Amino acid sequence: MSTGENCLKGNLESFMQKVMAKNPGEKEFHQAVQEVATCIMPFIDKNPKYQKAKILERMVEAERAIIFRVPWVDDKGEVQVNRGYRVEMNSAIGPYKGGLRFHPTVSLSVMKFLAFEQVLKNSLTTLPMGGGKGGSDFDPRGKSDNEVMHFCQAFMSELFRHIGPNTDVPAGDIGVGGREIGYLFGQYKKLKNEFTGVLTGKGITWGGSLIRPEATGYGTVYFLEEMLKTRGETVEGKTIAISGYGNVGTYFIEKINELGGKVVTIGDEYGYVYDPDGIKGEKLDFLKDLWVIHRRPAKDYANEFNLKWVEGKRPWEVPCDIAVPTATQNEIDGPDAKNLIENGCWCVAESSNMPSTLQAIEVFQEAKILFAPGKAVNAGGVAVSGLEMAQNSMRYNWSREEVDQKLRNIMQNIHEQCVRFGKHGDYINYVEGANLAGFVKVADAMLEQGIV
Ligand SMILES: NC(=O)C1=CN([C@@H]2O[C@H](COP(=O)(O)OP(=O)(O)OC[C@H]3O[C@@H](n4cnc5c(N)ncnc54)[C@H](OP(=O)(O)O)[C@@H]3O)[C@@H](O)[C@H]2O)C=CC1
Ligand SMILES: O=C(O)CCC(=O)C(=O)O
Repeated sequence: MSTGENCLKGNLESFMQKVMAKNPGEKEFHQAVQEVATCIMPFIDKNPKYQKAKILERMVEAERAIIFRVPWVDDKGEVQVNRGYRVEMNSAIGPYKGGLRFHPTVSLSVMKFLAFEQVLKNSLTTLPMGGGKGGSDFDPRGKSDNEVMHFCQAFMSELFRHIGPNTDVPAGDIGVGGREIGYLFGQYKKLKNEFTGVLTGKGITWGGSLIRPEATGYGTVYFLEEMLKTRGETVEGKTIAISGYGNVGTYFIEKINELGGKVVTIGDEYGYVYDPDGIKGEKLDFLKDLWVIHRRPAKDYANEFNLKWVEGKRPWEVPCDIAVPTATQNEIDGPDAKNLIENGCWCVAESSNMPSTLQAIEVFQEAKILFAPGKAVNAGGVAVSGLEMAQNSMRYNWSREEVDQKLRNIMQNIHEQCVRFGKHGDYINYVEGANLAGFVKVADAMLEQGIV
């Protein structure tokens, strides 16, 4: 290692030590920052204007983080108390924008890592959106429709003070789909007495955009197509392993089927299903309802179609060409990554947020397989949210074809940015490409806006 490299390593270590000391115990947040800082610090070293203005130091500090009590009454008449969050991370290039997650694993650390990733992701879309994220430790599984509605109303009864169409525009994420956005929007409208585009992912008859439900899954496929093109390949005939089977997973499968690929697994936190013939036709129709409508476990899919259910394991042990995590953070660890490669996988496109541990990323990059991070691959969802905001401002709707074409263009453009910033000879380092391309736009806006 040269003196310069040693010095950079020292800078990164001391930067991370400060981040860890200021945000104790927030391991997901530390992980997200470390991945980004590793790519950005050599760039900052060559561009001292960012160092002088302490851009990275400011970017890892949320502009605002709101934590609130969410009391509500369940169907038995018992009082339940959950915790709500909204982390407004960065508004340099637009209003805070990012989803809401309802899941028992939600914590301040999870919210901060997601909000931090969102800043760079939203920048990559080229649309004017800052980054934020929110949610609650509320678990929608096993709750009645009535309970979900009461929870959403209680959650919005505090959140409404902090958001607005020009301030902060939440959307869905894990556990928050069209139904929850409806209840949240209804309560916001009642409290504020105004009909605005304060949330995205709305119903089509009340301000939603066509293709928003499909956008993350379809966008992932459009990005994947660009990755495969760099090796002269297409989706047709490829065997693909995925994990979650919610909003992102099901629309991903739909588009892959259209293009002649085959998805052979889905999974949840209890295990996975192996379906070697591919999830197609009536099986996909069944799957679409399984989690999104009924919040039922993946095992029910295996039982329904007499398929193999593998308890307590992840799908990354199945032979495949391509792996696409579509569930949650840290769902691929170092041994999973090695398994994938040993079984012939040569492309990993992250559709969930931060699904690979730092060790897994190292394994993929050392093996020089095609590997792209969530902030690039899954940006189609928030991109179409940005298009929903644009349509709301114009009080006008684009057709399905128009939105789909814009989504495809955005995903192709994100791929080009990754190549521009991440190409080293024949190898594209998509992690570096996405981080640098996302960073530069936000950093320049922060420089121009002064120390605020
Ligand atoms: N919706 C969107 O537009 C976007 C979503 N994403 C990311 O995509 C991923 C999936 O989101 P989405 O499809 O919207 O969410 P959904 O709630 O629709 O589906 C989530 C899926 O992941 C599974 N899951 C959740 N937690 C775990 C866990 N700990 N282990 C294994 N499986 C789990 C769920 O099953 P179960 O809970 O039964 O285990 C379910 O199948 C998330 O990482 C999200 O941040 C990224 C960009 C945009
Ligand atoms: O549509 C949005 O605003 C956010 C989607 C999201 O949560 C994400 O990109 O992770």
